[in-house]
Amino acid sequence: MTEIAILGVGLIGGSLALSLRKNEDVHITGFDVVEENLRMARSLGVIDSGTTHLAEAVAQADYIFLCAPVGKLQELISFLRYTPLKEGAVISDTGSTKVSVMEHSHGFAQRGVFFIGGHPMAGSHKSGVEASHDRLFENAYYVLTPAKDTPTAVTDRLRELLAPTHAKVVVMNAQRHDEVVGAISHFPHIIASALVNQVASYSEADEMDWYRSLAAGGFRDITRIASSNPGMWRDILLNNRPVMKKMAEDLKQVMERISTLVERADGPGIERFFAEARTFRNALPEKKKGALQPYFDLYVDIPDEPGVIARVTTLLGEEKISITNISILETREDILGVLRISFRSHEDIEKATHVLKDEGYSVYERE
Ligand SMILES: NC(=O)C1=CN([C@@H]2O[C@H](COP(=O)(O)OP(=O)(O)OC[C@H]3O[C@@H](n4cnc5c(N)ncnc54)[C@H](O)[C@@H]3O)[C@@H](O)[C@H]2O)C=CC1
Ligand SMILES: O=C(O)C(=O)Cc1ccc(O)cc1
Repeated sequence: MTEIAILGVGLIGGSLALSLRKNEDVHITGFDVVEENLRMARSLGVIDSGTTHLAEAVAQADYIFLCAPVGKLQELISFLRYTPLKEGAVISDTGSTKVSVMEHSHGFAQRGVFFIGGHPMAGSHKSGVEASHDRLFENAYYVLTPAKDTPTAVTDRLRELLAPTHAKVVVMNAQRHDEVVGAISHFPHIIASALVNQVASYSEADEMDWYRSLAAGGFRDITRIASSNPGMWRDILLNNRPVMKKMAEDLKQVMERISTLVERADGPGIERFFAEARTFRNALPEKKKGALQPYFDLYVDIPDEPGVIARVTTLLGEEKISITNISILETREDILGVLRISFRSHEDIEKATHVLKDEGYSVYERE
């Protein structure tokens, strides 16, 4: 039996647990600072057992995955440094930045414990275990940054364990990871939010609020990631400061260049600017289909009354709204539970929300 501890059972910890369960003979213990998250994870079948005692969660573990927010990883690593662990245990993390994690990864090898940084390069703007998915990492890159004293054979062992994620596991240096991922993932979040904030300030000053009404495809496409979790992105930026600072300075120069081209009405220069971008963008490798399609889930509080589930499904059926999946999450004391209903499209979610709210149900999309 392979014992796995997942520290931080949210979107990524939950999705990793669901993938790793596909290995033969694994037992997964979840640790989280929020007990409710562990209850939810158990009710969704994500973990086998859950505890809010960290030392207990890791004592027997062969693999320990740190899946907490980036800002909490150093604290967790420090705790593990002085906690009894199984000899031969492998510690890995899923944080979006790697240099600051690897700076704290020393001091394990002398105890026969190995540290390998990790970053599965797939996610969602949603968070929490409810949004976790066993195929989240399919076809995505999964970067490993082994500590200097971690033998290759141990990295290979972790690679094997990760096989059911169907991710493309690659080994990289932490500094290189932060530079590249800073450019293609972290900095774009700054750009998206900066643009939204700029438009929001124009919109506030506009009585008719045409900005909101006319917000079309282009604005929506480039700003999708501005809906991500602000706390998570704060942590990521704080842990990749040199790269973010350099990119912000470099972008200032690009903006200067564009501003000058526009001021001079330099048509060929402007066209060249767009053409250069198009050439690079069009040559990006095709994104392979994984499980990254958006989730169309709706949560409905269901009161403790007989026949309530049938009433909900009948209401939706009468409106010809198709359901692709339905499950009951029993998590709260004051109600029988929460119904999670999956649909094919966001349009169906909107229709269903309307119908169910009209009938007095408490309905929400968990962001
Ligand atoms: N969301 C995404 O798209 C991706 C996130 N990541 C990284 O994975 C990590 C987890 O992110 P998500 O799962 O999205 O976040 P999440 O918010 O869905 O889950 C984080 C979980 O960690 C728990 N937690 C908070 N403090 C903790 C602590 N001190 N010890 C143990 N658990 C603690 C929270 O209660 C929560 O259940 C982060 O480091 C993030 O940078 C990596 C790839 C993609
Ligand atoms: O939705 C998106 O495009 C993302 O940005 C997902 C994501 C978020 C954080 C990561 O560390 C890796 C991937």
